[in-house]
Amino acid sequence: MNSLTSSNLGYPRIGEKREWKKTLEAFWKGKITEASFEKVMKSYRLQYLNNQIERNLDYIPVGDFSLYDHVLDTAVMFGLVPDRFQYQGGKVPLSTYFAMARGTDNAHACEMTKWFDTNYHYIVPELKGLTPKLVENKPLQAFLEAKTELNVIGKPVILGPFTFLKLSKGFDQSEFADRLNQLASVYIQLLQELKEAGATFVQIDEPSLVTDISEEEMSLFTSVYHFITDQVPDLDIIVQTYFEAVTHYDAVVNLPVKGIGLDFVAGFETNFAAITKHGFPKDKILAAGIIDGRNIWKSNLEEKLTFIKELSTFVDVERLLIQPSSSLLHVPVSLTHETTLDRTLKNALAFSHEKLEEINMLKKAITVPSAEHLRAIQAHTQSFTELTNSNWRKKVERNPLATERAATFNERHKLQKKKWKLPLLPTTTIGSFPQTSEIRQARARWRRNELSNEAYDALIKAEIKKWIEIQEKIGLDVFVHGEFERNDMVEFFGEKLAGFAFSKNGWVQSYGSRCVKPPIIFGNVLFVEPMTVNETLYAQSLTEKPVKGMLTGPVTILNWSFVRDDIPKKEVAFQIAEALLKEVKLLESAGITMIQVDEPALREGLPLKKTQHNEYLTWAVEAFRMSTSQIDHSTQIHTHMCYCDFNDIIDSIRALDADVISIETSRSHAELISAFEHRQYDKGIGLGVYDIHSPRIPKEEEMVTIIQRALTVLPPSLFWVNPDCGLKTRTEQETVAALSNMVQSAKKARTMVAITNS
Ligand SMILES: Nc1nc2c(c(=O)[nH]1)N[C@@H](CNc1ccc(C(=O)N[C@@H](CCC(=O)N[C@@H](CCC(=O)N[C@@H](CCC(=O)O)C(=O)O)C(=O)O)C(=O)O)cc1)CN2
Ligand code: MET
Ligand SMILES: [Zn+2]
Repeated sequence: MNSLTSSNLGYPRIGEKREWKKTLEAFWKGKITEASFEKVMKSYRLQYLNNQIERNLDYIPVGDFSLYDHVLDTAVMFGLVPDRFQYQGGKVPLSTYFAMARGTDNAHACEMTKWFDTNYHYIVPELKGLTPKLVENKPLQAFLEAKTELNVIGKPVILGPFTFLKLSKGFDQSEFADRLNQLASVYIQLLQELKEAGATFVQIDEPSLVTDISEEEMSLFTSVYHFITDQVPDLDIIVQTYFEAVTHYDAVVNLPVKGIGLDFVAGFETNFAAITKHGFPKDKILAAGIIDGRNIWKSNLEEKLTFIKELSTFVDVERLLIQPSSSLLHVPVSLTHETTLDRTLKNALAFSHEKLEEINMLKKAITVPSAEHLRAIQAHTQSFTELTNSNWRKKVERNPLATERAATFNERHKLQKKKWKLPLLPTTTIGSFPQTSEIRQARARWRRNELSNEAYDALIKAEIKKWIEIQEKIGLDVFVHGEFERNDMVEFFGEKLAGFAFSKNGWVQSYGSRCVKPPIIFGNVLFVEPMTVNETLYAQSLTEKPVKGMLTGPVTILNWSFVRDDIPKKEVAFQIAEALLKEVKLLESAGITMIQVDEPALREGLPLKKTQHNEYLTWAVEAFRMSTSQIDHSTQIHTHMCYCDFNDIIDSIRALDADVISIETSRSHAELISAFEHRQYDKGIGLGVYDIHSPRIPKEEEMVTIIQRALTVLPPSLFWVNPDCGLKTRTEQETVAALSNMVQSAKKARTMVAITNS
């Protein structure tokens, strides 16, 4: 066999040491000028290309780099800027670009939501009243830059028109076809310009093809691609899918384009069954995603080699591209800086660079099947199986746990009402208060043993005390301790539990400049020691107001970790749930009887295909209930979710049987209200009344309006007033100002409710 081609779909933006993040934040703070910002960002872009060139890839993506988010990039290059940003036409200024992402005093930010089933968030394009026009050809600029500076013919990566429109809002579904055609014309211009500049091969991402799209939508898709390719012949387009198997295999592989990209990791079974059954068109390229772009385990390259050989019975190797299953945006950059991981574990890991090296190894083993290359493949596989065979993964027995509370919600509600005597529309926050750079730096010093346990604890306590006082002053009804001791709501719990490991530098972009370092679940999860009791009790000792205990739920810990893949996810979730129940009981017996168990990632883990929803939701709800059922009737369980598309999972939210749920709504308020219009929610509920992702201070009247609108569909007796999410990313000044306004708005709303009720 010969001439197998290797490719990549997208490279992480944040940089090996999060330099991209740091540069962005420095620019926002006004510490560097726009010119030097652009210059530094360009140097990163080129460095990232070089990192891929070094790893011998045949097709290197260009245009995947972004200054914030690639969906926002797409909207902006088409001039799709909502009116409130007062865009004047032409190339969208950088200030407007960031205003859309982050909001300004005068204009609220665009909505942000989850990118498919990942923890990456994109900016939702708002198309109301707007027509697309190519105001800046970003992929072309990226292509020319790579060509001029590095002499590389890159593979431009473009978010496709269908997926772009699917992810957008601000239009009626009846306009979908017309809007798609409008967009197609702009894509044609974009592609033509690329072709004229010498691009030969273009990747158009259409991940929406793996969601449950109808036959009708699929034929619309096909006709749009006919339209585009008729206008831009001689340009080799790959329609790229990822995150699952395509829904209409036959139609997809017969699209009038040069190649089709399929995910043979997440969508392995279905995609492979389809290719086996229907074959693959003889004249097309198959871009096969065979290295997992979503998890951090090494690949079993012996199996991958066998798989490539199997694929080659359907597609000539000359027309086969091997690549990661998705963009590498979702995994950390490189293992180079991991100097403290256990050797067996480290040997079982592959981050982006190592994944690209795996692709290179496979390519060599296929094109030059020498003994040396095959030995390398064998050694690679062996170092991986050392972990899978290790004692860490011995089976443990779980205890059977109750999944039902002994009293109904109504019974509990009465008891809890009596216990706390909260005012109508009680005010609270979601858990975290500002994580200042001072705290983060102290934590970093403490970790390097430059700061003693005592000094670090004292600092955390001082911060808790300060914020208890602030909460008193603002007049909130239910307090939190502020989560200052936590680096991240998932990593923190991982560090306290058994079965987790931590990279030093395994960062992944979550939104904008914000990154997470997902812990690695390599073995069985077990409770080791109390995790939150000390800080919570300390906070409670300082106030008469109730302090909510604050835990991260089992499904969220699972979904925001890199999870072991030798047992079903459900088993891991149940192990975490059992450990969390121990913590819940410890808090309860210590007298903390309002306990929030956050599940912001419950919705994110929802499978992309409806047929798999039920199975997931059943075990996800069960895991949450395992950790929150074996408790007293009067213990009040809160939960919290953000960026929720609630319509499709509202029954499961109800089934969690939490006494109070707080959810994000402020960037998508109207949609959420309408969700509740049709489906009564009959447990405690707090709808976020302001957007915490934006530095903008919400006005009292705005929040009063939001509360009033919410009260048209939800009963005042069950309604809570809170921000959208935790406040760790905000400054003290922003937080105090916003919460003060929020408390005032709740007071005003209370009097209005009293008037209407009298
Ligand atoms: N896992 C997870 N996913 C989530 C969320 C979340 O909270 N966690 N929230 C939603 C939104 N996503 C978010 C993701 C990240 C952050 C966030 O604040 N990230 C921080 C990093 C948090 C962290 O782990 N910090 C560590 C390490 C911080 C660090 O870099 N320390 C420096 C010094 C820091 C400084 O000078 O400021 C050092 O070690 O040198 C710590 O506090 O210990 C950031 O990017 O800035 C917020 C929201 C959805 N998904
Ligand atoms: C992403 S949900 C965050 C919940 C957490 N309790 C916090 O306030 O930060
Ligand atoms: Zn949240």
